[in-house]
Amino acid sequence: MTALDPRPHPAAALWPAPEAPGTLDTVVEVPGSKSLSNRYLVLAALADGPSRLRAVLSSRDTRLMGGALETLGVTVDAGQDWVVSPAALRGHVTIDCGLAGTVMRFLPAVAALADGPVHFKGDPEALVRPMGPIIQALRALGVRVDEEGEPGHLPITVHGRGHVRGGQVDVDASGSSQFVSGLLLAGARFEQGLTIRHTGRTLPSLPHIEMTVDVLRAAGVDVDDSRPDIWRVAPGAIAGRDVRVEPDLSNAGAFLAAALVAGGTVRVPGWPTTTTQPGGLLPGILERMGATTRLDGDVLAVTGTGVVHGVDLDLKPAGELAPTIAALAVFGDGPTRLRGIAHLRGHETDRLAALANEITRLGGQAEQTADGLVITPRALTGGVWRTYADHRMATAGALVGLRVPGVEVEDVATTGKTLPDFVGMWQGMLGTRPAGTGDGAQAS
Ligand SMILES: O=C(O)C1=C[C@@H](OP(=O)(O)O)[C@@H](O)[C@H](O)C1
Ligand SMILES: C=C(OP(=O)(O)O)C(=O)O
Repeated sequence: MTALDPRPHPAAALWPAPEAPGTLDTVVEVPGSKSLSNRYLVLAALADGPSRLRAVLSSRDTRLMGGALETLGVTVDAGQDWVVSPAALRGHVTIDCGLAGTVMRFLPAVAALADGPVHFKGDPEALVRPMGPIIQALRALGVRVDEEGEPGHLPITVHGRGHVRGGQVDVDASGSSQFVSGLLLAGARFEQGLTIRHTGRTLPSLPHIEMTVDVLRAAGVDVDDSRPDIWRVAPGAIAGRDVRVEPDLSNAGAFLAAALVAGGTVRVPGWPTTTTQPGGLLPGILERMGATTRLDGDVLAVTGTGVVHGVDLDLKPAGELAPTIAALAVFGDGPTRLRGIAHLRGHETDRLAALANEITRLGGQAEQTADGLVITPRALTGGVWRTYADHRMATAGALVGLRVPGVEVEDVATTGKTLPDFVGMWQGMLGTRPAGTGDGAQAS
């Protein structure tokens, strides 16, 4: 595959977030799901034959995953479709995780199957994201893992020995569901399979674990998830597949939310009738916040009037929607309380602090709680919206800028983590895409 996208430039480039020119009436095509793309890629690499992945998201996170798998010896031909040919996994290599949670949490268990040490590094912001539970779980399974920085964080080296015995392991996944998903994805290739028991008090992002179970079963793996907080993957082959990736519903969120901020209708085609993506919860959430929604065939239409209702929401199953919902909440007709998302402190940045900071800096009111945020609407003024290398902070800033004149989003290129053409898509939605910039328009 081609070289990895460079890391978004952290320079002080400011993108003047466009104000909504009027009510919206538009269709937005959203590229493939990050979470599904990276799960399919991992399973394709561990499969017993080649896979063809259609409509894969091409973004920094998925190219990091594809690049990492190639480093391990797998062939990833990233064209219109991504064709993946598995191979024996090789060690004595380094994997760059960037800031991708799916790469840093999904690949250590895969690396344990390689024939030598696999070093994992990442962006500076990645070095504070929690890794302890996956390191401890691998050690409990007999895999040597060296921690080379702060304990419980990248960089690490996983000493692959070509095989893992498997069996049973406890993991505290209260900090991230990705600890469970990362062990499950490789578990079928362990000699005894794997039984994972979550020991923490709370478990975020359960739909993402259900997504992992779902893609494993679709690849022929026997998974038992009949007991709460326990998952059993039987040992066995993973089938190479020909699959189409659903659009990324969480990425669709900012565009759909724009209908509530600006008024009018935003339509997203390709909306699945059933899905394990947490973005599947968006229609219900947006309705509570004042939208009407309608699924016409596979086109989700969200219509807003410009009135946004404050809500009390437990976002534990869908924490990655929080920045979008928080940006909407600043325009509410009453306070919004977001609960169940303490683990967002370990996302791309401490998202609770970042959201509270930026809303407050524009004159709004937002306070952190033990497990979330309370946002009390106030009149906002323009200014710089900082993004902390976080793609969803950038899209949240764009939403705020739809109604607040003079919002400038710092480092909007950080959206390349999951949505490289965010600026072009946003301008397209508003009907303000400059002539000649077509698809692929990027902020400078
Ligand atoms: O497995 C996945 O693809 C993801 C799981 C979630 O992680 P957390 O459980 O850490 O929130 C989610 O927020 C992230 O964007 C993607
Ligand atoms: C938390 C997120 O990403 P990651 O996969 O890096 O954890 C996200 O995209 O909101």
